[in-house]
Amino acid sequence: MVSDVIASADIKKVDPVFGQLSFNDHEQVVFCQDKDTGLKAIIGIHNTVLGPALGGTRMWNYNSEWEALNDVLRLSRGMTYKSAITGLNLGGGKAVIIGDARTQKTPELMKRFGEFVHSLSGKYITAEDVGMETADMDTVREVTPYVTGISEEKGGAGNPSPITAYGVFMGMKAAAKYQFGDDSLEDKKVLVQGIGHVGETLVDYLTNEGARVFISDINQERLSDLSIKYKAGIVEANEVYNADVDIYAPCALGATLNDETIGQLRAKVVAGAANNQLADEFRHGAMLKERGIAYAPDFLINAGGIINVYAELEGYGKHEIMRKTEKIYKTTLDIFAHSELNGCTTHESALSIAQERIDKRKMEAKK
Ligand SMILES: NC(=O)c1ccc[n+]([C@@H]2O[C@H](COP(=O)([O-])OP(=O)(O)OC[C@H]3O[C@@H](n4cnc5c(N)ncnc54)[C@H](O)[C@@H]3O)[C@@H](O)[C@H]2O)c1
Repeated sequence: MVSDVIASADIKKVDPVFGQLSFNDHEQVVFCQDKDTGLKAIIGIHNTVLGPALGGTRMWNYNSEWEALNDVLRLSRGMTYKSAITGLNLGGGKAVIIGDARTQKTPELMKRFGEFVHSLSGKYITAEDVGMETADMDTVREVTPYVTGISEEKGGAGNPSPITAYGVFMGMKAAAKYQFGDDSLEDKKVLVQGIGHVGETLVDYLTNEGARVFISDINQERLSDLSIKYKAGIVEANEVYNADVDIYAPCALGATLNDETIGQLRAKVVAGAANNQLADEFRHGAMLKERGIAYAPDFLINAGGIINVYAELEGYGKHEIMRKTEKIYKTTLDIFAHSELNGCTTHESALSIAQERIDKRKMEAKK
């Protein structure tokens, strides 16, 4: 769960306030506490050059405050690049609430959190992440307008996962086009690791396309149900990385591409929804490139969810959401071309194009 912009062991070596802010150029970090509700939250605002910092709130039982801080810094930075590469006028932010979402989350706590969000006057806009439901965002909406991911009944865009899956499907097709010369996934062997909200819809797209789908999950009941529903093969957890497949789609946890796994991979394409798939974004990106594996950057192809919530701010509908998400196909192809031209990894290409967009906007603002 927690890694990698600063390894958690190293984060303590950096000074606690401005050291943390400057490590990855964060603009602001807000610590929020309310004794009555038990709220302990950190809001990380990484960059607001392109627009307000939008990113979800994660509630997690962190082992330590350092771990929570590391997570919020890493995630908020990721949001800056995700929105920038997707062409959205949004900055990057994220929030974490320290605690167990199953036992410690109450409407009072969520409202108090919403009040802290409100105090930032729109500089940070929240949404759902791990440990949060649409209903929690509806509760936050009672005290602040600076929230997205609210229910359709309350005027929101609803569940983002199917849109995220569509974007991943588009990114995967583009990666297949680059690697195999054809974007059809018919008869391609695709392994989806994690068949949750995003993973299942992805399996559905793949099945309709005629791919040979394999699935893996720690939830055995779901695994067996979906295997029957989609006629998908099951791959045991310890066989995921050396499975004989063409495409590996990580849709569960981060950091599955690491020193141990990359050498085992037989897949020639990696394209999935999970955030922060590369345990070390530079070293492991390079390892994939050296092995000739086409990697579709996670923060680019899983942007469907943010496109969906952005619709709530901009007031556009489903048709435009799908159109914007479909563009992930072309952007992914552009990233492969850029990476080849510049001799860098696809992850570095996506980062540098996102950074260029931010720098350009900053220059324009100064004129
Ligand atoms: N939901 C979105 O719109 C969205 C947007 C962007 C990124 N993501 C990322 O995509 C991933 C999936 O999101 P989701 O909403 O489908 O989550 P989810 O919780 O609905 O599904 C995750 C699935 O992974 C399984 N899983 C957990 N640990 C596993 C392991 N070690 N091996 C195999 N399977 C395991 C779980 O049992 C579950 O079925 C997450 O990393 C999330 O951060 C999601």
